[in-house]
Amino acid sequence: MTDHIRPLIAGNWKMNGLKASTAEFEAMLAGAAEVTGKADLLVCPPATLLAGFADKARGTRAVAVGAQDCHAKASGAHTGDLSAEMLADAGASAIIVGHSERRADHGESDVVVHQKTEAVWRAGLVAIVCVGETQQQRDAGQTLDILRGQLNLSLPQGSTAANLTVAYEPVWAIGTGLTPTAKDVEQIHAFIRTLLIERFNGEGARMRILYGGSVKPSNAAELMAVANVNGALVGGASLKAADFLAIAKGC
Ligand SMILES: O=C(CO)COP(=O)(O)O
Repeated sequence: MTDHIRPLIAGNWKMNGLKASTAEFEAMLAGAAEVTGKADLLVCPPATLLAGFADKARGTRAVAVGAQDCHAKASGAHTGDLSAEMLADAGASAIIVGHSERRADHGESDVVVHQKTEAVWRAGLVAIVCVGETQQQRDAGQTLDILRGQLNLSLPQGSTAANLTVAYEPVWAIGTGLTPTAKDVEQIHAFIRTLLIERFNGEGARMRILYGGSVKPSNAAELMAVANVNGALVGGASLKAADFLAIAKGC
């Protein structure tokens, strides 16, 4: 048996949100008290909004603020990039790394994800490392092999329940309205848990494994009830406070 793991509902706003969206974040802060008995909340807005959101959240402890990516280096001649240290300075407590959109749009390999995870730790933050198979890989029956490879290469030695969260996000379920069945999610999360325990022992038993991909208020309770699902990484439905909070209520 693994210990009870407190769920995390994390919102990934991706490339969405202007200053006007601060009102939505404020609504999340206002409604968070109703759900903090059930889950921790984290919102990862675009970097342009991060410091502003962190200022609003400061002192409330209701919703943590995170980032969606970072550079592996702490500083230097990397035009347009942001380091984990800068994101920490802006108020982030966690950084998503290895999202499939970054892997696809920016050619991020597992080796790069590994380096970025260590960068997140160097800045004292929690890394949320994303893994997941494409439709093509799924159809070819390669899902577990792909996940094993991604996890082996992306997760550094020294991963602990405190510094690392895994997010299983099947690429074909992202933004499509499609989700795996609860049975599939159970099987895959159990597989991930076994790998984490093999490699990180007790820490692996306590690490959060989030599910991501078309999580909505209507399917959250069923998905969150699955064994070894310790929360969600939510895209589209995290942009609206009402939906985001409703998902957390489903924990
Ligand atoms: O990619 C995701 C979160 O990181 C999931 O996105 P959707 O919830 O919009 O499918």
